[in-house]
Amino acid sequence: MASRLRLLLGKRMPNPGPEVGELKGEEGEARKPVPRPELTDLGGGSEVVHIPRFMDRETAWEMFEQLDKRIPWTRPTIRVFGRSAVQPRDTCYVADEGLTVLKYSGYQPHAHSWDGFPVLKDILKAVHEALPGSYFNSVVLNRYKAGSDYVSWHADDEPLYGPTPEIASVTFGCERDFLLRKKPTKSAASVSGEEAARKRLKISAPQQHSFLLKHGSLLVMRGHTQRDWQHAVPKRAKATSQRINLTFRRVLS
Ligand SMILES: O=C(O)CCC(=O)C(=O)O
Ligand SMILES: [Fe+2]
Repeated sequence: MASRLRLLLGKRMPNPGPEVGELKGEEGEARKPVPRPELTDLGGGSEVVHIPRFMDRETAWEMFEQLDKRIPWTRPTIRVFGRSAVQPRDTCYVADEGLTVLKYSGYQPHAHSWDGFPVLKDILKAVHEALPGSYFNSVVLNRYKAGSDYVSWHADDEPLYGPTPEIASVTFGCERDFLLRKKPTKSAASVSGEEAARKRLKISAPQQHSFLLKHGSLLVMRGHTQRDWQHAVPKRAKATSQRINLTFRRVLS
C-alpha cells in the first residue's frame, strides 16, 4: 500500500501552480485537475495549509478500515476544569521510544510503538513526502463515533512540542467542521468590572476560520497557531457516521 500511496501523492505537491481547471495539455485540452494546497495566513506568523484531496478515496477507506479495527482505542477519564469526565471520543497514542511523555488534561496516554501498526507507518511516510522538511515522531489518534463525539476548544501548546509546533492532521470517514478561533489578547482578557462590561460591547467577536475536513484530507497548522489560536471539532447532529483523525506531531528532544 505504501508504494501505491507514494504514487498517488507524488503528483500533488505543494508548489502553488495554476488553479484547478486552468491546466491545459499540449493541444489545449483540459488535463486532470491537480489538487493543490490551500494556504490560509492567520496573521502574526500563524498559518494553515489544507489539502482536501491528500489521498484518493479508495486508499483512504482501506486505511479507515484498518485503523478502526486494529488500533487499541480507549475512552479515558480526563480532568476538565477540576472535574473528572469521560473524554468525548476514543483515543490512542503512538510515538517513538524514549520521547518525553505526553500529558494533557491530567491524563498520560500510553505511548504505543509504531511497529504494531504498519498502516500508521504508511500514513506517516505519505505525510513526510507531502511536507518536505517537516518531521513528526508521534501521533495522537481520535475516533469520533458520531456527531455527539467532539473535541472542545484547545491548543496543542504543550511544552514538549516547543514554541512553534507543526501539526499535520489527516482525516478519514465522516466529514466534520474544524474551527479555529483567535485566543483573547491579554488586554481584552484583563479588563474587568464595569469598564469591562462597557468595553466588552466594543470588543469584536474573536476571529474565526472554519474548514470542512473531508475523507482523505490533510490540514497542517504551523508557526504560532498553537500559541495564538484554539481549535475545536464541535458536535454536529448531522454527522451520523464515524470519523477517524490522526494528528502527527514532533516531540522535541
Ligand atoms: O479531530 C481533529 O480534527 C482534531 C483533533 C485535535 O485537535 C487533537 O487531537 O488535538
Ligand atoms: Fe488539537
